[in-house]
Amino acid sequence: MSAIPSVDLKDFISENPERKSKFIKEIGSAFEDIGFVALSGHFLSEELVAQLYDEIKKFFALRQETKDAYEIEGIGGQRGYTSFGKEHAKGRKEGDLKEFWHFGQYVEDNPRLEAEYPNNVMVEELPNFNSVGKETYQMLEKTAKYVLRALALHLNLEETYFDEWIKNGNSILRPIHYPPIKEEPKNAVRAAAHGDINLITLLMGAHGKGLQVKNHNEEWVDAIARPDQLMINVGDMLSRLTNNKLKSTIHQVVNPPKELWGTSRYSIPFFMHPVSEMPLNCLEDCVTADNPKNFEDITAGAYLQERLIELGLVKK
Ligand SMILES: O=C(O)CCC(=O)C(=O)O
Ligand SMILES: [Fe+2]
Repeated sequence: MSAIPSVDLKDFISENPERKSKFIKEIGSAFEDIGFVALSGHFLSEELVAQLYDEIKKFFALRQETKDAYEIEGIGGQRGYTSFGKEHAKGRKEGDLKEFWHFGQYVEDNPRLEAEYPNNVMVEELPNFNSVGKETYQMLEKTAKYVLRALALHLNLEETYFDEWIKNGNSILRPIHYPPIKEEPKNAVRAAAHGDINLITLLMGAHGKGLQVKNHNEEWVDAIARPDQLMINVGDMLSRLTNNKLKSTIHQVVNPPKELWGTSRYSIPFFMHPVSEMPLNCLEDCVTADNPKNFEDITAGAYLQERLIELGLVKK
């Protein structure tokens, strides 16, 4: 049996109260325990996933000079291309063995947020790259909205508690390429152990093994989803908001065995962020005598800024 529980979003979306509460219970206990679930019944089609993988493989195969032209100074890698080795996990010197792309929010009806967020970067060499990225972004955002509704109910909040904070939120879709490994990496890994910054992360099936999750016994367990499932995990923002009731679990991407060094790995996480004004102050219900308040009050925007500095993406 897999260490990661499976849930079906169709249960939640069904108008059947038993199925709905079954889903809430299953995802709630998974997030209080291992912090990860494999989710089927979401809004992302296998065709769209295949198209996006196709586009990003073509993008990362472009000449380095071409890709470098899409690395924009001064925006902390929040849109467009980030080159190999630039990001490192919190507390590490060695850069991760990866390059990646960021698609950001497509703001609607909100000039203030349009001005706050950097523009998406258009790849000119690949005519379908941007539209496929946008569609995937929006399908994952829709999926995440329902997952957060279930979590709101699990936390005894209004079902739509998160809706106002995630509308036009600062989410990021991040296609990642882990290139073939050419020489013995000195201490560096594809993605060093870390917790995600955001509310929840939705990860579509990777092309290549390697993702591992740390369980309660400090053992690394493989996290592999079926092709029709998204792996979903709690990020640090949600764990802060819930005073650690929901667990942001440490995970990593290990280097492959030597016989597979010649192969690339690709993965595409979607990091669901709220708007920067959302307070991440611990919810009252989550602060108890047994679990006193663990975190200072902070907004999502201020917290994100702190974390981007720790990752080496933003200079102090
Ligand atoms: O590549 C993966 O499978 C996961 C990457 C990841 O954990 C991250 O980018 O935060
Ligand atoms: Fe992660």
